[in-house]
Amino acid sequence: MTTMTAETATRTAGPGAAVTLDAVTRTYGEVRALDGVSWTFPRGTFTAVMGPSGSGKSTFLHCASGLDRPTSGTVRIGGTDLGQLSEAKRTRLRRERIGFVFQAFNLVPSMDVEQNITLPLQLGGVEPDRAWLDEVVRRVGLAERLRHRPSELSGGQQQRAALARALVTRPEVVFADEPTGALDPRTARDVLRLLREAVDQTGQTVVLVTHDPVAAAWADRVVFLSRGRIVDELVAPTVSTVMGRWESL
Ligand SMILES: Nc1ncnc2c1ncn2[C@@H]1O[C@H](COP(=O)(O)OP(=O)(O)OP(=O)(O)O)[C@@H](O)[C@H]1O
Repeated sequence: MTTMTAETATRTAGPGAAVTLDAVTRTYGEVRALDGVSWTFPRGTFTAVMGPSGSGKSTFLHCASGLDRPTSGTVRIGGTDLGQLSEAKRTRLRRERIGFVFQAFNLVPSMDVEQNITLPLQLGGVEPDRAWLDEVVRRVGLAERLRHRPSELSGGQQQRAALARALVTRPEVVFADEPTGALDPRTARDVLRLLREAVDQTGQTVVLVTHDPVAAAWADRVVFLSRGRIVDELVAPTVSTVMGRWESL
């Protein structure tokens, strides 16, 4: 029998905050890439982050996910203040509690699909839960491809493998930075559907950075960044409402 620690109890609690930013600023020299951003991503929600080029989207995602440290302000994953963690503990938290999907799939060329998908578990010294691995592989439609190398897959298949790798640890939060940017519309839709399922079927939290109103319309809400600040929010977006808001930015 496993004992539920206070931390796992918090992590599996129903409503609440998955990610909280409080007055987060990130400067690069004179440039304020993020300028005092406060935002809460509730658990089990899908949020798209949009904004013009240079508005701070990637900086936002990197600070919110612990890949980068803000110049000032606080970021919490669940109840954990990332600023209080050593580099090693932050790395471990990212590995265990966060999934990442990027436009460049970042698969390891010398490993086959299964090895790539289970890499975060290997790095953490955790045995794969075979039933969950099978479920993730089934969802992304790669059951027939587990022994293939990334170079033997199409772009869409590679992105689905990257998504499976992001989901295999059952992360609380999946951060995705333009994951469909290099995909054709149909394959992009498959990837977005999988992200949507991670929210609807598994209660995970998804934060998606995108330029694409079609991708944003899969989210529960869209937040708009401009010059490092959140300037607008759209709940229950559709392609046309996203485009309308985008044009008025
Ligand atoms: N490592 C860095 N060094 C210096 N300036 C940076 C760095 N990273 C980002 N910036 C600056 O911070 C601002 C926000 O950049 P960021 O990449 O977050 O924007 P973005 O909205 O993701 O842009 P894009 O849509 O073009 O990818 C920009 O002015 C950028 O030049």
